[in-house]
Order: sequence, then structure tokens, then C-alpha cells
Amino acid sequence: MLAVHFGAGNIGRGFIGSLLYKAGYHTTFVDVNDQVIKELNEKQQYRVVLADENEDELTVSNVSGLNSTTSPEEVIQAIVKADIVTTAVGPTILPIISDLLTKGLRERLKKTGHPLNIIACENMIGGSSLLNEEVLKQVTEAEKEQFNRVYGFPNAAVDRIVPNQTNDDLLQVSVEPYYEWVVEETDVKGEKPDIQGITYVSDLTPYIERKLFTVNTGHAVAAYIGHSMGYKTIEEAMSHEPIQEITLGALSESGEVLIRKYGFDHNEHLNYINKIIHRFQNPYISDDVTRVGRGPIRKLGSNDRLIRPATLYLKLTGKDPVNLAKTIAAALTYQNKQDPEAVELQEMIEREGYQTVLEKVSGLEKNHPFIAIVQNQLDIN
Ligand SMILES: NC(=O)C1=CN([C@@H]2O[C@H](COP(=O)(O)OP(=O)(O)OC[C@H]3O[C@@H](n4cnc5c(N)ncnc54)[C@H](O)[C@@H]3O)[C@@H](O)[C@H]2O)C=CC1
Ligand SMILES: O=P(O)(O)OC[C@H]1O[C@](O)(CO)[C@@H](O)[C@@H]1O
Repeated sequence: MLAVHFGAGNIGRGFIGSLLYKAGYHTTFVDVNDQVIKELNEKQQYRVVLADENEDELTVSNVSGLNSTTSPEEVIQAIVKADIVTTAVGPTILPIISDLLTKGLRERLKKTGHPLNIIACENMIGGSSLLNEEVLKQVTEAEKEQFNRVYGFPNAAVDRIVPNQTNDDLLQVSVEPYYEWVVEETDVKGEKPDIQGITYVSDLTPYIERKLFTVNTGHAVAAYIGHSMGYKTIEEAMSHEPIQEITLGALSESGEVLIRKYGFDHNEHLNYINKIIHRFQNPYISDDVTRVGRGPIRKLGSNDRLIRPATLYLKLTGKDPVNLAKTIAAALTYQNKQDPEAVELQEMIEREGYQTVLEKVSGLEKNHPFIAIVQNQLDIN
């Protein structure tokens, strides 16, 4: 069985690649990082090390690589033969890879017409749907009907913390032991890919929102508040009691929203929150606040981990989401010259001020009451 996976980075190699290998696939990684592609082809295997006291290892073999910039034709042919396509490139890259993916899917229609599922494994709501939309923008009306009939783009939620890392062995990747991969089965075309580790569900929304508004919300709190207090890593930030309190406070706010929306059991959700806080404190992982806080404009988006739970909390409870507002204020002041979105955000704020920029990036209307709540936090600091 053949898998084509776009993005041979942390999640690509450390999570999706390892489950594809265990399920018996040969995985062709597609990336723009030539060094990684060369090593994948040279070594044809890499090591995944679990970040805990035992440091258990898995050697992932049966892998190869293609550079999408220099070998687009090979990528197209790989898509023609694939049994599954997955991605872990980052939400902003999905429109970029859609071009080559469309070419591959078009060629496949000509050659075999076999069904295929394309699963975007990104931290966002509706990642596969977005990729599907980008693909459909590039096809004719007649092709659209054929694409919709044979190509499935089931949405997915993926959860495993894989920090940025530099190892002597370029391909080696250290990952936390925990993982979760949930896929919405309703959009699968043909047979459901038989991959141990995938949980199929009929409605992904509660799962993706619970994950995004707990793991990613809590992580964002630790990253932005931690950075504002001078901490370098998530573990350092999380050892500071006031940050723990704000994190727990923000997760109580997002938790209240999740419990009200989806009827989760209060105590079970509290256990879920505590487990996640424990994962942030894993002493075997060193995760920079700049990785977790990367892309602040995206993270301040209307459907993302901060604005959505905060505005829903305000709407559903009538109370101020103080801890989420503190975090959003810290995200608005987040400076990192290495992060293009952080640089752009600060330039926008310099020109237009916090209020206008918050409206722009979050999509909130001008007089939305939440804007004043964030302004209040900015004034306090
Ligand atoms: N690292 C983590 O803990 C988790 C990350 N995610 C999500 O997984 C996705 C990937 O994240 P990471 O693996 O951490 O990032 P990463 O930066 O380690 O990997 C992304 C890979 O995509 C490649 N890439 C960039 N442009 C490309 C293009 N045009 N074509 C093909 N490949 C391209 C990069 O060279 C890189 O190897 C993101 O959406 C992230 O939110 C989800 C859960 C956990
Ligand atoms: O990958 P993003 O969306 O930039 O955000 C970083 C987040 O992703 C993760 O890497 C995995 O969910 C978390 O560790 C962190 O909350």
C-alpha cells in the first residue's frame, strides 16, 4: 500500500509517518526541504523516539522522499498510485500544495479513476475541506462532478506534541507518547483506510473543538503569557504558578463553552484538562514558546483557539472571559523577529493601534463587547 504525505516535518515524520508505517504503507514524503528529502532517500528509514523516561524507539522504514519543487512530475505519478494522501504542512501552506495535488488527482482520473481519500492533519477546523475547496477552484465544472464522486476529503483532528528539535541525525524525531487522530468517516470515499490509531467518528466537530480549545488554547496561554514574562520554554512557563492559574482559568472558560455546547461531563472534562496540563509539563520535552506561539495572526483568527472560545464564553455565560482576554492581549503584544506574522502584526499595530488590528485579525465587528474586555487587559499591562 502506498501513502503520499505532504510535509516531512515534526508531525509528518513523528506522528502520521509512524502510524502509516505501522499500518503497512510505503510512505512517499513530499516536501520542499531538499536536505530532508535527500536523507529520506539515502537512509530509507528514520527513528521516532518517545519523550518519556524509557525513551522507547520505533524505526520507521519503507519511506522515500520527493522534492515538490524539483520533481513535480514524480509527485503527480505518486498521487496516481496512492492508496491515501495525507498532509501536515501548516494551514497557510494548504492552498500552495493544492496546485500539485489537483494535477495528481486529474491524472489519476485519466489513468485509474479509483477513489482516494486526502486527509489534512493540521491544527485547524475544516483543514481537509479547505484543501478540497482549493482543489475545486482549479477544475472545470465537468471535472468537479468527477472529483466529488471519487475523491474524499475527510476532516481530521490530530493531537501529539512534537517540538522543534535539532538532533545529530536530521531525520530523528522525538515525540510525546500520547497521540490522537480522529477522522470524520462521513466524507470517506471507498473503503475506510485501515490504520491503527485512527478513530473514525460521524461528526468531528465536538472532537476538533475539544482538542483545539483545550490543547491548543492552553498551549497558546502558556506561550503568549510565558513569553510576555520572559520564559523561553513551555515547561519553564508552566512551572510558574501565576501562569498555571491563567492557563487553568482560560481552560475553565473554554471548558464551560465545550460543556454547554456538547454536553461533556463536567468531571470528565476536568480530567481531560488536567491530563493536558500534565502533558505541557513533560520534563522530557523542551518546547520553545516561540514554536507554540508561531503565527499570531492565524492564532487570533475568528475560528481559532482564542477568539472563538472567548466570544462564545461571553455569549453563553454573559461573563467576561478574563483569562482568554489576558492571553489575547499578550498575543497582541507578542514580538519575535524570526516570526513573519509576529513582525507583520506589530507593524500593523504601530500603524493602526490595537483596537483596529484586533477587529481586523479576529473578524469581530467594530463594537463587539469583547474588544473592550481585551483593551482593558492591555491597559492593565
Ligand atoms: N508539532 C506539533 O506538535 C503538531 C503540529 N500539528 C500541525 O501539523 C502541521 C505541521 O506542523 P509541524 O509538523 O509541527 O511543522 P513542521 O514545520 O515541522 O513541518 C512542516 C513541513 O512542511 C514542509 N513544507 C512547507 N511548505 C511545503 C510545500 N509547499 N510542500 C510540501 N511541504 C512543505 C516544511 O518544509 C516542513 O518540513 C501544522 O498544521 C500544525 O499545526 C498538529 C498537531 C501537533
Ligand atoms: O501548530 P500550530 O497551530 O502553530 O500551534 C502550535 C500548537 O500545535 C501543537 O504543536 C500541536 O497541537 C501544540 O503543541 C501547539 O498548541
